[in-house]
Amino acid sequence: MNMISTDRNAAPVIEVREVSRGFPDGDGGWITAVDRVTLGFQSGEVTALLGPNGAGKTTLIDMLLGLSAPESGTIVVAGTAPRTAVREGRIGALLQTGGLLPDLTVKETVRMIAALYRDHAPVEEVMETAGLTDFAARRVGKCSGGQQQRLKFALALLPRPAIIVLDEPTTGMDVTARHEFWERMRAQAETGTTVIFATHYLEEAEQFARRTVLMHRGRVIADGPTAEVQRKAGAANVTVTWSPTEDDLAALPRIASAERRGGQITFRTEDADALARHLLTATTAHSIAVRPASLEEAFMLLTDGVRADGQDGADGVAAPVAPAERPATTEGASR
Ligand SMILES: Nc1ncnc2c1ncn2[C@@H]1O[C@H](COP(=O)(O)OP(=O)(O)OP(=O)(O)O)[C@@H](O)[C@H]1O
Repeated sequence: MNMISTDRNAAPVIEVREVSRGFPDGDGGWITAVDRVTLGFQSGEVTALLGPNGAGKTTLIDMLLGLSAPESGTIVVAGTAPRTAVREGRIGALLQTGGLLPDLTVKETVRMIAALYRDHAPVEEVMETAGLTDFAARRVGKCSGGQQQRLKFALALLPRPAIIVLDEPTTGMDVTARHEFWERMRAQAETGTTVIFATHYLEEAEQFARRTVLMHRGRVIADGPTAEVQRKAGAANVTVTWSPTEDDLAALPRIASAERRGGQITFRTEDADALARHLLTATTAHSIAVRPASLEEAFMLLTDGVRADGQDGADGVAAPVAPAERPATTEGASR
């Protein structure tokens, strides 16, 4: 993937410092939706905000856009308050909710919103970039969910924002539309636009974002290069052709689980190198294949590392859980 490189030493284009925000739970209690989150986003960086339902992604995004204010902590966007940055067109958004007028055509909608900006990108250009040209004359109410998302994307591009924030942008799109959407977004990122997107789709983070911020119960539990978030979960799958005895298995280093299928056996391990070395030098195992854990597997391991009280005890970065502590199943990792 050919992404713009970012300078980690430059001042972040968005700075989130110790931000918290809660809501009444309707039962006399209080839900802390975002809990002391500190994050910086560099110019030109593409970041996935990944987390299950209720993790706090939308609440955080709403605050980045000045739609709601932190209860405590500060947010600076492009050197100014979020609301000012939005007003000045420095940050554009594609939100989960937000009304489009069903009786206007696609092109009328883009023209109407363009008229609200003193300076905006040419209407034809954003329609082309967002892929609206084929259905420009269609009424918004007759557009599919994916087409409406593309329209919202076009509207977000109008002020030529340096930062684009997308809250689950591919909801309602089929696989083809999703793929096409990300191709367009990737092209946009390659022009140097900072992109922050919330997603439940682990493969979207894996394929598109160089950086992944993993949220769970309002907190950031992992943050780093997407590949590193996977590595933090410390898991890889090692498959070999082998018929081990019980003694062979007992001698293996650092195995989390083993699954036999035909003449092959697949191990889940936190140290693929050590296991591979042992298998190839000290056993008769052969035809080895090592596959890193998918982000989904990493996600499950990392979110399981947070205790029920939300504390992970490691400065916001959950340590991988020891194999014996891992529950057999998890929920809420994906839809
Ligand atoms: N306006 C609100 N009033 C009351 N509770 C709210 C409100 N907005 C969010 N919450 C609660 O805050 C928590 C975080 O919600 P949020 O929508 O930010 O999570 P999310 O990660 O975006 O989830 P999803 O992926 O389902 O959109 C949830 O428990 C949610 O019920």
